Amino acid sequence: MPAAPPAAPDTTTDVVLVVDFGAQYAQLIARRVREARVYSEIVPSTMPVAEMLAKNPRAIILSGGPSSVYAEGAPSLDRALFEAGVPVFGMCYGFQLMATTLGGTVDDNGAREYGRTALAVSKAGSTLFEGTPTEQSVWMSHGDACSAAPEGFTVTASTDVVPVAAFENDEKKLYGVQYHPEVLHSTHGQQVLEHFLYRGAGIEPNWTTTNVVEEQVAAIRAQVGDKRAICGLSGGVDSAVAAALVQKAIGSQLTCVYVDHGLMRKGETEQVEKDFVAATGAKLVVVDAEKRFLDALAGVSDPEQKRKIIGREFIRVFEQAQLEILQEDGPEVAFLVQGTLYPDVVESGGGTGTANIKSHHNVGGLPDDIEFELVEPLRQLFKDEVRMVGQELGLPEEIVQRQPFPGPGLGIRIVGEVTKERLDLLRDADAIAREELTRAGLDRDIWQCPVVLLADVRSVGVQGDGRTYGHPIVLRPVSSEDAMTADWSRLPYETLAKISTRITNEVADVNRVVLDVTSKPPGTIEWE
Ligand SMILES: Nc1ncnc2c1ncn2[C@@H]1O[C@H](COP(=O)(O)OP(=O)(O)OP(=O)(O)O)[C@@H](O)[C@H]1O
Ligand SMILES: O=c1[nH]c(=O)c2[nH+]cn([C@@H]3O[C@H](COP(=O)(O)O)[C@@H](O)[C@H]3O)c2[nH]1
Ligand SMILES: NC(=O)CC[C@H](N)C(=O)O
Ligand SMILES: [Mg+2]
Repeated sequence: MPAAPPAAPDTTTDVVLVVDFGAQYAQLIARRVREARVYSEIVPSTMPVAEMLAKNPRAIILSGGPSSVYAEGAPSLDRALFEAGVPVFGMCYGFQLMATTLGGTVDDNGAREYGRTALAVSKAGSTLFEGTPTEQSVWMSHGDACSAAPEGFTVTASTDVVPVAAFENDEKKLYGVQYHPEVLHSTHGQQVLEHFLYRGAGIEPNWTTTNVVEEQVAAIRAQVGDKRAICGLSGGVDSAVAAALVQKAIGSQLTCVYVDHGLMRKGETEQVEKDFVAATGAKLVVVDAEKRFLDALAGVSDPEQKRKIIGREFIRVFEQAQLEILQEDGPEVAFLVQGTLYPDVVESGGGTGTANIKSHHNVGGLPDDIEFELVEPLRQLFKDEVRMVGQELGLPEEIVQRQPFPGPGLGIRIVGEVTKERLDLLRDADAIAREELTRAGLDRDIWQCPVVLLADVRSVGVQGDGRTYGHPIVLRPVSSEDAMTADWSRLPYETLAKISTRITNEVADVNRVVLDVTSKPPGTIEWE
């Protein structure tokens, strides 16, 4: 039977729910709440209110969204949510929905605002705005506006075009703002959010990564019991942290499995064996699966097809490893631990109404017939939060600060068919780029630097007075906070020049090196 999609075990008491109405920023809201040291999780707006309340949330935040509250079929909420005594904070669409549900007025009255807007606070000492300036810069993105607050609410801020830009009802503990306090451009946004959490909802800010460790260890013990688990270990941060958490929870019931699928970079396998085992003492099985992956990928150029094949083959290799482990005495191996993070889930279309951008091998790329039950203790977190958990667990800096490398590896960095020959060529070019970036001391400045081979593109060059007709290599250095958005890194020209010269000199068949200067969006970090 296929395993049900895993829900993160709910062991927290002080959870704040972020109800997602298809917002651009739902994950950012959840993250800002955690930055305020309060645990938060995102739930879809289609979840019945009774189910939301059954999670015993200490507070609920309603996100923005693309719909108009008065449009037919627009997402709505049962009024019971506002009558349950749970503090609620609405932002943009969530604010408009609170207004209309409770008897206020929202319409398309031409009061559009997009981007930076001056907010005038009319009630300086209010729950939300205490200690913030009466004139502050906020980020708006709306076409509809609230012209009358519901009864019992005090209007606490306005703008030049919107008379009701914030309202508060301390008695019912209901609050709302038309703008987006969660984005950095709203200068006092974090303070306003914290005021809601601490003053409005009375929550103590005591959630830390120590809580994550304790809660996840308890949840993993409860989930796995006395059975055994394997963990896909890649040498990356996420799986190292996931493995360390599970190791802490169930000790020798865990075996780590590193899959050498032939799509890794130079020296990677040796490094995993050395670093990870040395740091944690975990049991590690290394599987050489190069032939299996390359055979399965032969003739395939379509990125999504590659991702699905790679996701499937990973699981087949884990199943084989399971059979081997079963030859030793002991209980069933029923669980597969993966270092899946929140962005992997969102990009695979696993958020609420979010589009499938690309199927991450460990989420959207999983085959339907997977029999393992998944253990994914990091599924709600962002990378920098995972790094903090890793530090908390005492993992060494070399692991915690490593740049990300995607599970499908160089397979999604060859635009065109993946062959052994092309992989070897790309491995050489990648090793040169990494060596020069490290030498220039740039590793901590960039998030990661994919090196991409345009295998189906050729261009004319001249080398040693002769004509060449070779392939271009693309350098894609980016800076990012959480991989959801990214900018291209402004690397020093000398470093770029050195990388370019060395790649064209040392890697046969490459006669051109180009730099990708696209942010995300519109590009993604990887090319496929
Ligand atoms: N070569 C591999 N062998 C075994 N498992 C792997 C391999 N590559 C990826 N995985 C599994 O897939 C998960 C997702 O991969 P991903 O690259 O996002 O995470 P990571 O490698 O752990 O960290 P990072 O994002 O820093 O590279 C990993 O956490 C791991 O469980
Ligand atoms: O384990 C992974 N499996 C995948 O299928 C995958 N696809 C992209 N990535 C990594 O995710 C981050 C965002 O990448 P994109 O901007 O290309 O979507 C970047 O850090 C990418 O390297 C993956 N990691
Ligand atoms: N960002 C939002 O939540 C926008 C809400 C609504 N769609 C509007 O345009 O007013
Ligand atoms: Mg990785």
